[in-house]
Amino acid sequence: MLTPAPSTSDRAPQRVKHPRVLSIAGSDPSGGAGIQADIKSISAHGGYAMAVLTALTAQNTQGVQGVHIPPVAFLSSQLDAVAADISLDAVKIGMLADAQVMRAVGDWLAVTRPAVVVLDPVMVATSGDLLVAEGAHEALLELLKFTHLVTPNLPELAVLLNQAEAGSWAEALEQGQQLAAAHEVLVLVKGGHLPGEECPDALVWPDGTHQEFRAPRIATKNTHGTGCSLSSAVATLRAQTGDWVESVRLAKEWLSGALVTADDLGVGSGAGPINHLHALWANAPAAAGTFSDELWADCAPQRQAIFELDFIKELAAGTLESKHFAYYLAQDALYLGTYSRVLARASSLAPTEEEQKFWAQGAQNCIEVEMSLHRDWLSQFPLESPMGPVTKHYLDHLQAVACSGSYGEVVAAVLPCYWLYAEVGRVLHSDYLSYSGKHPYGAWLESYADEDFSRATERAVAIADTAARHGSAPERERMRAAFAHSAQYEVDFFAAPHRRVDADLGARRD
Ligand SMILES: Nc1ncnc2c1ncn2[C@@H]1O[C@H](COP(=O)(O)OP(=O)(O)O)[C@@H](O)[C@H]1O
Ligand SMILES: Cc1ncc(COP(=O)(O)OP(=O)(O)O)c(N)n1
Repeated sequence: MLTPAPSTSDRAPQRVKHPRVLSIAGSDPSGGAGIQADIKSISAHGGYAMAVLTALTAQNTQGVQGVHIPPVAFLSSQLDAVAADISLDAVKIGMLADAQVMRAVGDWLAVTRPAVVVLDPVMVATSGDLLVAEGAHEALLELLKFTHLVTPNLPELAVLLNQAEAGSWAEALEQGQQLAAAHEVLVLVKGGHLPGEECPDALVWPDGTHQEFRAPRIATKNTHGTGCSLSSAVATLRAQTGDWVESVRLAKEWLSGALVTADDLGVGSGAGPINHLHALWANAPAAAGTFSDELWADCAPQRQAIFELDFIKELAAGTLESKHFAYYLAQDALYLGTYSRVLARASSLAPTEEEQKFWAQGAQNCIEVEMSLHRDWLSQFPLESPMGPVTKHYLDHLQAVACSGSYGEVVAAVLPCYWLYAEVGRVLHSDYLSYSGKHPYGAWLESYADEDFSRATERAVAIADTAARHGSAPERERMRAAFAHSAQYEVDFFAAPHRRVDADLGARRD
């Protein structure tokens, strides 16, 4: 016996830090969609993930080769076992392969009545393979009685309404309104299947009102499992925030990050998975054995040498003479003008639109920093300083790689400027925070804690790893050499103010 429909208005928000989220879905052994994607997505959002399997697929990034549906009685046993022991903060429902499975899940929902139920009415995989028995959508519609949010893509929305697929965003919204009104359910209309530079989504309420969420379309073929991952993320976030709008906003933002970094994974030759754990990995030390790990280990002597330089020690202590600081600033401004052009070269060689944009943005930032160096800093420390030998050698090296090197080599050559500068910034900024009194270079040291720059550095490191993975062994060796030269020039660059200024004053030899 089915109980009455849940209200689609938000219940009293239940905020749970680590919600216990159950996914009822099919298995994708390649890990990109289904239960596997749900577990990653729930975990990425801080939820405790549980999984009841409705079906096993034989599937990879190229398509679905087979579907096996275990006995439905055993599905009910799995559901009962979980519910008998564990309080469920949210349930996400994915692939339900046929009407019998749908009815078993409906019977369980009728008794269990979880506080949050998100139904992704999975019907077809990205590859075009059918994941549900023909005609079973009537039974799927029955489940809307127990659903708080349903998240169809455009083909699924059309099937649920028995209409032709929407060809525009306006038609999609109109269909979302019909479904929401007919079943008194909140609908997330997803625009991923429409053409265009944007991927809009919208929450549509049964009264016809809606809230849109806009995001740029990310140029990647690796979109396998976006629907599964988004619905699990929303279920988890709803249990945490108590608010559907905020949950979709956060989930979509997270999904964009997972799509932007999807190409880094290099999984399969078809439509690969998104990068569910991108935020976690960005903050974790690079996984053992990556190319960037090796680069970082290789430049340990340079990192040590930088922190032993008078320039760095005096800058940290606030005792650096202004003539040395002025020389450094002047050389930095000269350096950035050309470094920006080398980043533009990386942009022109980039294999994906996202990387192309990343380097182009880096090139633009350099010009802006160069201008602000002149405007805000060099005006306070006037010094006539032509390009010094270290600056020239460093730039000659970068330009040579930019002229004749591969994309991977250019990325490796520009990387130390990001990475070592970010490391110096991290250490100097944390020293500065424990400095008592007024630091003469306080404003400069404060600028070191720029989160955008540290995010850009993480991205540059990840791009270098991807380029290394795709490159041949000889190319990786050339990348290593380009990186090593630049790392040494970074040391020389910080050493140059004392060597050059004092040499010019006759106090030391260069
Ligand atoms: N290339 C893309 N760039 C950005 N967002 C995307 C992209 N492709 C899909 N999305 C988003 O992924 C989610 C799932 O979308 P959609 O492809 O419509 O559904 P499904 O994965 O169920 O087929 C939506 O939030 C959609 O906007
Ligand atoms: C086992 C399994 N479940 C669901 C899907 C479809 O995944 P979804 O995220 O809806 O779709 P795409 O983003 O891959 O279109 C699947 N393939 N396997």
